[in-house]
Amino acid sequence: MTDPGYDVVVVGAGSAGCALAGRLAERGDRSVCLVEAGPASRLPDVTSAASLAATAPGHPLNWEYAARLVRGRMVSVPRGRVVGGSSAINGSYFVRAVPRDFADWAVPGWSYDDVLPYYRRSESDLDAGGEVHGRAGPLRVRRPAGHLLAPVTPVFLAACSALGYPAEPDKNAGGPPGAGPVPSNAAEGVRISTATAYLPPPWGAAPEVRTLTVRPEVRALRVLLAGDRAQGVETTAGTIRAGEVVLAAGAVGSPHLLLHSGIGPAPVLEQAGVPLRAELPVGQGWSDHPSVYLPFRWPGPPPHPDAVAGQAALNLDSGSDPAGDLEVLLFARPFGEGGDLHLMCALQRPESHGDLTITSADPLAPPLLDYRYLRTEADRRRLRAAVRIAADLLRVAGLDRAAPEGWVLGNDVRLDGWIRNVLTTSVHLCGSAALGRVVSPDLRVHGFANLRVADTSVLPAVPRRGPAATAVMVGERAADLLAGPVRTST
Ligand SMILES: Cc1cc2nc3c(=O)[nH]c(=O)nc-3n(C[C@H](O)[C@H](O)[C@H](O)COP(=O)(O)OP(=O)(O)OC[C@H]3O[C@@H](n4cnc5c(N)ncnc54)[C@H](O)[C@@H]3O)c2cc1C
Repeated sequence: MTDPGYDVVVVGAGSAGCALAGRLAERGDRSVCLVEAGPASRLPDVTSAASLAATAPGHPLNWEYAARLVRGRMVSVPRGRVVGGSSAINGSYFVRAVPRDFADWAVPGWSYDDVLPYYRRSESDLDAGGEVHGRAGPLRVRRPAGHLLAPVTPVFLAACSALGYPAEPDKNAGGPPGAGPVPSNAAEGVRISTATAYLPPPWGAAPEVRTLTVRPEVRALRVLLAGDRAQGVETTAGTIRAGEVVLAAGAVGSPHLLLHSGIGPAPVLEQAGVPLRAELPVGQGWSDHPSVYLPFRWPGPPPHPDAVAGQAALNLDSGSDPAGDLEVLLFARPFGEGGDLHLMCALQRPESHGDLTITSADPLAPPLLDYRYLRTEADRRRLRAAVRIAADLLRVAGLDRAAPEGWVLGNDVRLDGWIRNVLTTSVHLCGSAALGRVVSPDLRVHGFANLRVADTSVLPAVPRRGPAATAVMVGERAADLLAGPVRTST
């Protein structure tokens, strides 16, 4: 295919990339090419809000990265590899970062008040109104109710209340943490990915636009650079030239592309054999939520087949973070037929940081992810606290915990050992090409006039809540940063 050249090429049709490309293209004044390594898919694994099938290792719609969580514990980490990205395969938990996250990051132009209009612009909240919610955005947001409320959910929320945790009926209101239903980007059992919400047919359900070209199954290999300017991207389907390049390949894909373009730490690039273009801490110092699943038996009826799994959450302060540094998330559906239900216990504001590196100059070789989880006693202490609180909730609810046994739960050393053996990640990696460290507040990579990153890589740290809603906000905000603000009617 001859490359016609575009005003903007966006790499990665994920949570942020679809929002950015869709919003830019709807203005009609510039040509936009959206490049995605994965295919378009309407499999039930993608469209059914209840399905987490595409998160399984080996599923063709996810990238499977080998990752080390702690010394001796390797896991496979999924990420969406499909038009819609991780928003097309994830748990549909759609909760905003809290005001304190933005205050901690202290990036000019990225305060909670600055970004609130973009959260609002992204959504149509079908339950909640008022100043903080959007009513006319492309992503429909709902909380479990009626037949989509799993029978176990009120039991969980009653246990939270019995233990004295405050209710948090609207987790997107920016208030203090507590127990409440989880807003999700799912309506009547259908997962609303960002492809569905922001892209026109045949990719999604947004209005037709002429200025957008979507190229699925085209993988970017590196950014084409000349001095301090990006000229386009090299891909598996040839060179795509553009006046502006935006990487929205996610918090693994974008730093991977930057490293293969020669932008990163000098020792990493030298060791991989990639010529250095600019020394920046790409892939360094990111964070993610370490988590473990506490299994329990549910003797009651199963949820409706359309109900989302992640129905309700308790967000709470471990003792040093009033904005809530722990989360206990109810999974109201077993991972396999007839299996246990789970409480996911997660540390939402970890001190430990990870590294993403490359060891070869081959851009098709996967990066290495070293999470370095639970390096500090404060992190270990808080994750133990989350597990014990979850166990208490089960006790109060009269539900049988399947693991760990009491003699493990009651002893710090044994509980640390149990946690280490079952440790997993929430797959919320953020901060691998962070605002301040790698990109400026307008998302430009330091030293490059027309190369930007717009996805969860840029968040300075993983927010205290899951990042899916924040990824979409970044895409919305990036569109205004590239093209200037538009008047909205949310
Ligand atoms: C299994 C799973 C479950 C999750 N559940 C939740 C949840 O319920 N709630 C929540 O808040 N968060 C959840 N998350 C995290 C959240 O979904 C992600 O953090 C967020 O969607 C990331 O958005 P993004 O735009 O940064 O990247 P993505 O949405 O991952 O998009 C990146 C896109 O770039 C493409 N890409 C990558 N490299 C290239 C390349 N070289 N060339 C072309 N295309 C490329 C990818 O295929 C992908 O489509 C989950 C994540 C996963 C993987």
